Amino acid sequence: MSSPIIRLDGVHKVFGDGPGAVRAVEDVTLEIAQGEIFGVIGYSGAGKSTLVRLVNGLERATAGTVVVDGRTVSAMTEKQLRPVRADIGMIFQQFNLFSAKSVAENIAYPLRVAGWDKDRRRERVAELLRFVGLADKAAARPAELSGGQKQRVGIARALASSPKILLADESTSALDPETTRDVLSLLRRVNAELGVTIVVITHEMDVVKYLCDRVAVMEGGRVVELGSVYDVFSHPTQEATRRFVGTSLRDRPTPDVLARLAASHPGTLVTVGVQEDHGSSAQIMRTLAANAVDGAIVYGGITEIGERPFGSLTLALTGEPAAIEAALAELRHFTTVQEYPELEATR
Ligand SMILES: Nc1ncnc2c1ncn2[C@@H]1O[C@H](COP(=O)(O)OP(=O)(O)OP(=O)(O)O)[C@@H](O)[C@H]1O
Repeated sequence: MSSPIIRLDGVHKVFGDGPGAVRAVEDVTLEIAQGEIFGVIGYSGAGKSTLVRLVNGLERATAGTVVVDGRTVSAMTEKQLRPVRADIGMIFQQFNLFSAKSVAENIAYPLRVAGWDKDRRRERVAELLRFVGLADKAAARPAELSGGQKQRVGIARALASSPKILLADESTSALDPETTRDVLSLLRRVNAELGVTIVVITHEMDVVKYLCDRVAVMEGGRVVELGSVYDVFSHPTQEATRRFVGTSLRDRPTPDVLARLAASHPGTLVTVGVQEDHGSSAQIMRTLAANAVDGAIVYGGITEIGERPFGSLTLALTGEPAAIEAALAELRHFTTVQEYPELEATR
């Protein structure tokens, strides 16, 4: 990993005190590399927003240190924080645009505050409008724009003073799936073409899957899982992570679907993991054939995470019981196998 641009060390944030105190962030230690797209995922109240607000100094850590680009923000005064904040752009779920100002004026606003003269502002705004694909909307008011266009304006405004870091707090949660894709691909360009480090807060695993290099899963203020997106998808160690992964992949049958499959297919139902290095679908099928077991694919899905295949296949296995046992034992050597004894009991 290249040198970290954000480093949190033993960070706690407690709101209030006494019995009513809320431990919003508890003992978080993590590093985010320069140029990385880092996801923070968790359910509502997990502490994601607070964690990110600690990075730009909008919240002060109760304990621990927060270092951004070599500067210890957790120990800074408001005045000292100002230049640090200029290096950090932020976008929001509700866009937070000025409704009475034009698109161009919205984007120019931070530059005006920073004291840029009119000509430089105009030039920079034109450049940003081109970058986000809204060159023809400079004079429009936010109310005349779609949700996706509003978020593009939000991104242009956040990038106005060329920050090194962009914090995106549920930036696509108010958008439909197609518009979400557009905004996420714009964020990818912001990262790839401008080299901006991006921290994405979300409750949607699809956003993490599409956009992020690494992800932290938060629960009850703690980071309960941290790793590359592929590793977290393929080997979730926490129940919360498994639920997030399940909502994104939708490759595993629900109990209802399983019951229907069991009623309409002969054989033993199993769900077998498909991954790049172990458990390719070809390897799974070869193993079944070598044991004289027939495997009909009855459910499943394989997707790409970071350009690597991942998912599962649910198979209805038919053959001699001993042969099925042997095939499953062999499959277990290289991939995950989920059996459904509860279904067998009802047959
Ligand atoms: N200013 C505050 N004062 C008191 N409690 C707060 C404050 N800000 C956040 N909290 C509490 O801290 C906890 C974490 O909140 P936070 O907003 O960081 O979670 P989140 O994961 O971002 O959730 P959401 O997705 O709903 O925004 C919650 O219990 C919340 O009520």
